[in-house]
Amino acid sequence: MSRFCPHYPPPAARRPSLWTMFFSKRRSWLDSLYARSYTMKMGEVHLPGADLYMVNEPALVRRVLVDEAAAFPKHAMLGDALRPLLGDSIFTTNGAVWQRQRSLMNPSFEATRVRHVYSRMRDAAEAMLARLRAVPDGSEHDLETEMTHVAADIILRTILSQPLDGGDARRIFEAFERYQALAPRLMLPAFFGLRWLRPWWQVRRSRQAAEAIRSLLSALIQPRHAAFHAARAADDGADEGGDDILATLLRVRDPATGEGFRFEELVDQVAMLFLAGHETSASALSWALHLLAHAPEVQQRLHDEALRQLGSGPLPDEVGAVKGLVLARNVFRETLRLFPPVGFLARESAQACPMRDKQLPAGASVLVSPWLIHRHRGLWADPDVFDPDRYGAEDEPAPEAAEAAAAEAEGPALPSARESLRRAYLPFGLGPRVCIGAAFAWQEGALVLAALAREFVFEPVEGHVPEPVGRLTIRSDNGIRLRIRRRPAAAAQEAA
Ligand code: HEM
Repeated sequence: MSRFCPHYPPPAARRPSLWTMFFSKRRSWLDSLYARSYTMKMGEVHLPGADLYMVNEPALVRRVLVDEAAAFPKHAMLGDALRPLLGDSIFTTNGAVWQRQRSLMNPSFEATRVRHVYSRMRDAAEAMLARLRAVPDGSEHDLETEMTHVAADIILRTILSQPLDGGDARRIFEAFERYQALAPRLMLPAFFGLRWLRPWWQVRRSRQAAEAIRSLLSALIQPRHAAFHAARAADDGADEGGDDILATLLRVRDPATGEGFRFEELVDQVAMLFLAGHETSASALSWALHLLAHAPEVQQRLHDEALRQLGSGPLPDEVGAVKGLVLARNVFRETLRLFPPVGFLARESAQACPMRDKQLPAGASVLVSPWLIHRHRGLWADPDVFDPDRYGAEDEPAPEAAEAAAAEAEGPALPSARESLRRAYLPFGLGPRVCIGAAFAWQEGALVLAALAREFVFEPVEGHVPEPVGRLTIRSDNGIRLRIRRRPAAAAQEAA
């Protein structure tokens, strides 16, 4: 069992002043958390133009995200910050517009479709293995860049049937890196009702980065869109063909109006799927490798499982092999707990309403933070420890380690891991706005981690401690550098 506690910004003893939060903590919202953030049920911050409430208690979280979701729509600030990149995509819209988009997109993400795209994920995973086999054995390597590459490759192959070649990859990564770095600086003033404080040159740089990403994607979508409509106009029974996600988005029709997505809408949705689908997975996979590097015993067991399930040759053609990757899924699950890529979910109250002993005004910001809830001292046992075994095998009873630990400490009884998982685990959100790509991400996470552990060993680099920063997703400020070694069996096999 691993006892590794990964580093994260140590919470201040007391809440930082608003001045400190606003002017010196803008690099990352993680820096403005303080000790009580990890124990409170609900917190609040008030400014002349803004009221912010942070909700940690599971019953309140359910109320905001599930039971009264319509009364707590997505925060306007999200649309504001992401519109240059994502247009009016499903991630940021509300009400009837969102409902139409969600029902048009659901068919592309049904479980059968996700299994159907497995072979594309496998091809991208094979390409990743080939890149890493070329890295000198025992050398240091930036795995965050590699995980971003493989996640972007997977999503482009599944949406557009396009592998990510080096040139496009670099241009998209660079543009997104610029966008990502500016996002918290531009979001924070919007949150506090101070949009006018956003420096114009940063707003311009962010727009330029967004335009660069959108124009690369538009160039890939345009010929497919034209071919699809030409085939329909000719009415010759020919289909545009293809079985990727773009093909399903081109075909889908609103049952009420018979209308599909317009070209601009398609670009919005594809940009959103590209970003929501690769940035989150890249973050999770990178942190998973960091955690595994510090838990060699878990890494060894993952290697054994991967060999058993995937064999020692090329990655299997059939998705069935991924189902047996129980430990790989638990490692991914535990990584998503410790480093949830989407660290907070932002909503606003549509009307005034009571919550606990507070009266929320209409338009108040209501934040639910998977980061805080997953590390909450009252909701999880050993919240900062990386322990993928806490969940047990999926078909076994859950281990009761959490209760035992609590009894030993003679503190208040903490819930079992299974109970915490049910009440206080939301890396993919909850309710009607729950992540549409969750099944996709589980399949991808288990496959990529198992493929890596089968063939390589990852070890920490002395003196390098990844520094988590909260931007659009939770990333490392200084990359995730690891020493990478070939497993002797893998090296021998290649030599033969
Ligand atoms: C580890 C990987 C992922 C994580 C942790 C993650 C997390 C999330 C979270 C927390 C939300 C809800 C945000 C909110 O309620 O404010 C969300 C929404 C969404 N995600 Fe993911 N996601 C992941 C992968 C993906 C993938 C692979 C795709 C697509 C291929 C995707 C597409 C979406 C979309 C379209 C939404 C918006 C759904 C809606 O509002 O109706 N995500 N994701």
